[in-house]
Amino acid sequence: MTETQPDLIRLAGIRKSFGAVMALRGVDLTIRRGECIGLVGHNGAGKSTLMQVLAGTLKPDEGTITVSGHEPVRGYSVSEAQGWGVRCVFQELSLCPNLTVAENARIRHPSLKGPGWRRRAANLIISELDRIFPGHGIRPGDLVGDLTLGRRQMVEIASTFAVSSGHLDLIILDEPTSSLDQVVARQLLDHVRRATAGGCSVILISHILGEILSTADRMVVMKDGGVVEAKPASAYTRDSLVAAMGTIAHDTSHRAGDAHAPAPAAAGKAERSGPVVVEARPPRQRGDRKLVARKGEIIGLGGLAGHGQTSMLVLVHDAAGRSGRVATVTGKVAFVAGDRQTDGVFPLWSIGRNVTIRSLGAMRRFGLIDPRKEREMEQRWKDRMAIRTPDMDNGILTLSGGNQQKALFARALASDADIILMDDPMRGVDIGTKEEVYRTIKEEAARGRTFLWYTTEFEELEHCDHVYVFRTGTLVADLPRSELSEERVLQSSFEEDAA
Ligand SMILES: Nc1ncnc2c1ncn2[C@@H]1O[C@H](COP(=O)(O)OP(=O)(O)OP(=O)(O)O)[C@@H](O)[C@H]1O
Repeated sequence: MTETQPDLIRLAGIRKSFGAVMALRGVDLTIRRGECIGLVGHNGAGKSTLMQVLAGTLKPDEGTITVSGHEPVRGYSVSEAQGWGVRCVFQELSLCPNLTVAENARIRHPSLKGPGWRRRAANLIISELDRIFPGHGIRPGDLVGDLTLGRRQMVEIASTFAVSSGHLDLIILDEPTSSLDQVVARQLLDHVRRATAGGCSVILISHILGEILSTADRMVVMKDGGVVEAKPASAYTRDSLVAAMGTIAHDTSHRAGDAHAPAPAAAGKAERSGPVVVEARPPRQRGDRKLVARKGEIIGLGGLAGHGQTSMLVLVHDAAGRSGRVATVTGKVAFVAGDRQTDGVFPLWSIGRNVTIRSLGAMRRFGLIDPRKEREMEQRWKDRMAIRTPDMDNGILTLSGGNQQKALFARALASDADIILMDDPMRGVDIGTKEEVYRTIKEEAARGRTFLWYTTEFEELEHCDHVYVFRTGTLVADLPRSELSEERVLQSSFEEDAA
């Protein structure tokens, strides 16, 4: 950081409302050159909205944006922002699935035109991928729609960091590690440090507080549409950061049972007992190892991202209620998608209907859906999951990313499913709500529901009774909770047959 240079960007008095919701209520934020800002706050605090203003994709109702000490910029737009060297990777990926990796790079970098653009686009994206994610295994001719969510995110990130013309002064990363496994996430965070050392500024948004504290120079804490604290990262511990974020209002009046009571979880249970409800063997598995889940168990699916965990969940989903050669599943299943854009939300429907859709059968009266029951269910799950909206009749896309994810969770838990399949579903959910959801999962397991939970966060595996580690589409380790450690999972992820 050079003291004599003016601040890179200064936002002052930024306000933005969406109808009755005041998303930003007069935000001031200064971004210095070469610093990494960690931006944190609960779901719906206003982080993404503020970043959209900074990226020029959203026009504030009030406030000024000043770049490099010049006069406040009039009509700050996407092209203005890009001209000032501001780029961002948003939560919702923007790549075209029906185009290749190189073709997508070309769209992001319009200066790559004329003869030979395909080769130059391929070189640009692959060399950037090599720089940030060594060993990534992505080829320029790969169709983006065929890539795992994690790899798509890697392409998006590399494409944003790549410079084909102009200059790069600020990168905004809105939950960039959410679908990356630990190893790849580490590569990205290391790259962020290299970029800031080279003078580029970075704003990093993450709900994974450990990674943000270890990477950022300065933390900016948002709550209810305003910045409530901004201090050097070294001034915080994880706990003091959680305290600074404050609590979100949870209306407990509709809650079934006391979610704050210690969960009667099966954690620490050594012996596995109870009827088997899922038995499944990955198609490529050699030997006789198979995934077994019993009634009331929370089963973790670990390992590096994209190593067959989602396929296993799909296999179990498709085998529901049947017994077959590869899987036997006893009971009804519900799926909580991690890729909410393609598998999760019904974008044209209200928040309420997105929650109740799987339970409409139970709300039928004389062949019609009883609106009173539907309202009741919507309200109960709005409160239980702390879905932040003034009205469940609003469209699902009016919710912040984390709140959309909570709605998907509510849909599965509200249903009559005996077995809940979770495809890395906590991505983008804030720490307060995560704790709430973990408690709900444990309560529901104690009532006899079974959970199959794929997660890329090791900390989440610690909530499981038993963990299966996946590698190249097969089960390579089978760990009871008492034998679970991060080292063990990582070791198994890299070795052919570790347990
Ligand atoms: N297009 C929109 N229409 C209506 N309300 C919106 C819209 N976009 C955002 N909001 C509301 O603005 C508030 C701030 O949302 P924002 O997405 O900025 O939160 P966030 O801090 O990024 O949350 P998350 O951690 O869940 O991503 C929320 O109450 C959200 O519901």
